[in-house]
Amino acid sequence: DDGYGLWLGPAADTATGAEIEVPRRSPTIDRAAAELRRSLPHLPAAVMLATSNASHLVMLDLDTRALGHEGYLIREVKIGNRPVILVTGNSDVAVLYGAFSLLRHVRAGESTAAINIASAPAIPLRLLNHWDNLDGSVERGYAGQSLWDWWTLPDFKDPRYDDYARANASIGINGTVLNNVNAKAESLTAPYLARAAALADVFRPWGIRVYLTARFSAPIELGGLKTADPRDPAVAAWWQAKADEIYRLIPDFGGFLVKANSEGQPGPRDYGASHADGANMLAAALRPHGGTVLWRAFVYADTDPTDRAKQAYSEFRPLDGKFADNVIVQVKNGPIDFQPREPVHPLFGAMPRTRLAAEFQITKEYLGFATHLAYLGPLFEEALDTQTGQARGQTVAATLGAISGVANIGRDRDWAGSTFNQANWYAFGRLAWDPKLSSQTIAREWSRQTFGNDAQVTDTVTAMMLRSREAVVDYTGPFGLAHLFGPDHHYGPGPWIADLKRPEWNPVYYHRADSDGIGFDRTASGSNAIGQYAPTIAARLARPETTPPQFLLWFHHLPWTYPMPGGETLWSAMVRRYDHGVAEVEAMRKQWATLKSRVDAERWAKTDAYLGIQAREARWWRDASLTYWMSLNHLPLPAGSPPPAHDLAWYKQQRFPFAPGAPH
Ligand SMILES: CO[C@H]1[C@H](O)[C@@H](O)[C@H](O)O[C@@H]1C(=O)O
Repeated sequence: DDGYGLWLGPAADTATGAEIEVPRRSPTIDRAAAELRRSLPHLPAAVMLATSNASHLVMLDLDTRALGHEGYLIREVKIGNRPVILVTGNSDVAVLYGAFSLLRHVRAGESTAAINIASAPAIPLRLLNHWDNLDGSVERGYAGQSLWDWWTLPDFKDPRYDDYARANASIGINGTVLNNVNAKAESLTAPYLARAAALADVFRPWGIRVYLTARFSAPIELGGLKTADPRDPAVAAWWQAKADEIYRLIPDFGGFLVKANSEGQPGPRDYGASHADGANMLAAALRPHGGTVLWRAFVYADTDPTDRAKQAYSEFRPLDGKFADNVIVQVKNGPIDFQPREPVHPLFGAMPRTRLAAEFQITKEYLGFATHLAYLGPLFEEALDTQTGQARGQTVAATLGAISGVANIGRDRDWAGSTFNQANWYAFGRLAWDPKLSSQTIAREWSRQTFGNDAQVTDTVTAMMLRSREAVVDYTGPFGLAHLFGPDHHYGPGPWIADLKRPEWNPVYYHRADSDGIGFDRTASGSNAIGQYAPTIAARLARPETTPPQFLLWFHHLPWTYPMPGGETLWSAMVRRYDHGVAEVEAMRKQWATLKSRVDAERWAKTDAYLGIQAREARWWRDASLTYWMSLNHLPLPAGSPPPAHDLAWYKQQRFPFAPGAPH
């Protein structure tokens, strides 16, 4: 095999300017070359893009085994007498990833002299999950309508699909689930499969595979069967035929993502079968074609009425070892639901005989939608770096066979609802490729590529980004408080809400505050959720003094007067954090103001306006929360803390700004 390759000459050097082709080309290598030509019109030197088996490379005697299928190598070599920047890897998509890496390197102003970069992804499947509905709406999406125009597909392939794939390939995303986990069976009918196939054709040269969600009851809804029981041979046969049909249209189809027996979705438990029975039946249908089932562990059923945080573990941990090897159990990063901060899910590291995926939200359902600036790099990094305690030195990242990010992408001109939200898409991809990267490095890298290399801009933008997520934690719920959001919208505060049907829909379920104290006792004297963590971790969480302060009230119910390290009471420390959250947003506004002449007017103005909204709403969060806590504890605000602008009754009347009749 001669491999694939292409030689690009530096534009400045006419003698070498011509492109020399190695014997075979591929659509992927052509795209890699086009990216370099487009973004680096003045190539720093001659560049050769070639797979490692190209005959031109044989004499270089490179050892590329450690690169695997997708890893790349960028190195200055001599070919003949000529210095060449070689971008290579063991597949054409690896070369594409290498080309994007070279681009990042050059665009950041780094030298290519003696360049030598080797990199391979740590996690094999790096996926976006779109919660896009077939009617064009996006569940928890804040960037406009779905990017997929089901109306004009498959005839019209909007150029944005190609740009979407370019953006994803540039950060190493290699799969995308097109539709919502709250699935409609219709997405598996022939007209939708043809549309999915059209998207797959666009994405394929970029190394991106298409996945679909599968509604578990589809054999009934589409196939006219009486049951969807996974143990029924007719059901299995229906899925096998469906899989065969899909693979005829999409030969590299990635597989199914399934939300089963969760929030009203059908599943195997409807028939007394287990999650493993359901997942394995689908896996058998995909196996002959090489597909994968991603089976979500986001369940909060009746398995453990004492604590929602325990339910997924209670249900899935006993199934370890029972899943087929082409099943991946997809676990949200924390045990509840994408809060601004959660401890990691206890399933990580606890299912050693099962392949696991971590699911993060890139869209900011609980962090201010598109408006609030919250850079999620630190949130992703914190979870990925957490020690599971299950094996020596094992981090969450080390347990993963896949990683999924719930996309924040829509048809808005800026793709993600704001410029800074793009950084979350970017950071997700970069960390999925290399979980050891720091969120700070990624923030700087993103800033330089987004706003250019002006050092003042880079420093200021990075500083803003790095304080932003913690600010949201502080004004929505410090010290491990969680889920205090108005339950219908998840945008503004509603910690007082107590009248919804299911207990765990009510914010009061999560904070458990009364006149004496606040927090959820998850120790042995309470729900004992800490018992789901490895013994060394559980031992630390058993006592408030050894619990990391950011998780204090997640695991403990404490008196308002509980003495915090440093001597102040819990109450006064809480108020200080709320005030700090508000102050941090004001600080971001001031920082952004200094960049007015250094950032283009359009992006500057939108960000400035959004920071203004965020500042107002951070105060709303703080004041609404504090008036409510004070209605329970009857404590005064510590000296120096500004009094809330309104009384509790006023905050209770506020509606989400866009709700009908909202007094905004
Ligand atoms: C897709 O449904 C979502 C739901 O909108 C969301 O509020 C909750 O966070 O999680 C669900 C899930 O992850 O399945």
